[in-house]
Amino acid sequence: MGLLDHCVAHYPQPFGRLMCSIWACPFCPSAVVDLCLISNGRFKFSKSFAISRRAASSVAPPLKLEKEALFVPPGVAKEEVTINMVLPGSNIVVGPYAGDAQIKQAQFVKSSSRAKDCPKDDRPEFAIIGRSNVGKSSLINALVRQDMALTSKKPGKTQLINHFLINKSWYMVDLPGYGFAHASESARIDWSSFTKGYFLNRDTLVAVMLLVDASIPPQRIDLDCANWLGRNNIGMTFVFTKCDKTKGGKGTRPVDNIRQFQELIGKCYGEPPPWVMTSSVTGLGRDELLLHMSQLRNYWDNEAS
Ligand SMILES: Nc1nc2c(ncn2[C@@H]2O[C@H](COP(=O)(O)OP(=O)(O)OP(=O)(O)O)[C@@H](O)[C@H]2O)c(=O)[nH]1
Ligand SMILES: [Mg+2]
Repeated sequence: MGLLDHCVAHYPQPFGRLMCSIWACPFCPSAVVDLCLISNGRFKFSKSFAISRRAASSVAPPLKLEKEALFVPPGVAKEEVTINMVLPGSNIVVGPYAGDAQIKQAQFVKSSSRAKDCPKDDRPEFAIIGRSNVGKSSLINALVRQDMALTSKKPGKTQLINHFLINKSWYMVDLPGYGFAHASESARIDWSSFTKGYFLNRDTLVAVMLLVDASIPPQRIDLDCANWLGRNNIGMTFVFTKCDKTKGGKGTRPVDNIRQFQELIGKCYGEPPPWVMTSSVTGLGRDELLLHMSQLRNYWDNEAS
């Protein structure tokens, strides 16, 4: 099965968010339309029906996503995965650990300049990282639905490790961006020493959300960062940002950039890492990412207890 990207459409309704994705198999004459309703971060219902592949292709070109490319979470056997279990606009399968993903409360806790100054409680946390200006702070604001993290058009806005407490039970962590071309040599070295120290010593880190700008072709520095995290056994999810930016010349459409990035990264992993398409402007991928984070968090909680 392959997912025809951009067929993932979002229709906000008073009772939740209706999403439509279109799937097509290269060898089948028909494609499957999958409608699903997400309310308060939970699946309410999902309905599938078939249309002709021609009709589906007229909507969008195929993004090759084989079943082998899916991220299958703990508690799910690959053989039992069905289309309805895959979050739209992602390769993420929803498993039994997915729970209440709604954010009811969010507050800034503290900024730290060193890993050892970070909060010392046992709450699980997710680190949001990526190149300067990729949209880390904007994504956090979109997820919590308030302007909590400072954003800027100028790269290099976030300079410290910022902890945000969510529902009084877990943290989202906004980190300085890497690869800021105009940063001084010493600032760049500082980034690697203090954020690398954070990743290697943070026992409560559930996973890293590695943000990748989908509006530009793959960048070496993102691949290097992913490889470094992989080598250090730090679980990561690729969060493609700015998927609303569809303008641009050949090779700069988000779908092309995402496909190229996956081809480059795919060779490095035995099991495919999870990825999801997002936009902080349209809210694309918001509920999906929160649901995915809930299943990672609940599994982590389960393992830790
Ligand atoms: N079109 C579009 N623009 C975005 C999106 N996310 C962020 N931006 C814009 O990108 C710029 C940078 O966003 P930030 O959230 O400050 O980026 P950051 O990664 O936190 O940057 P640093 O803190 O400097 O590392 C801002 O002008 C945002 O408005 C998105 O999904 N779509
Ligand atoms: Mg920032």
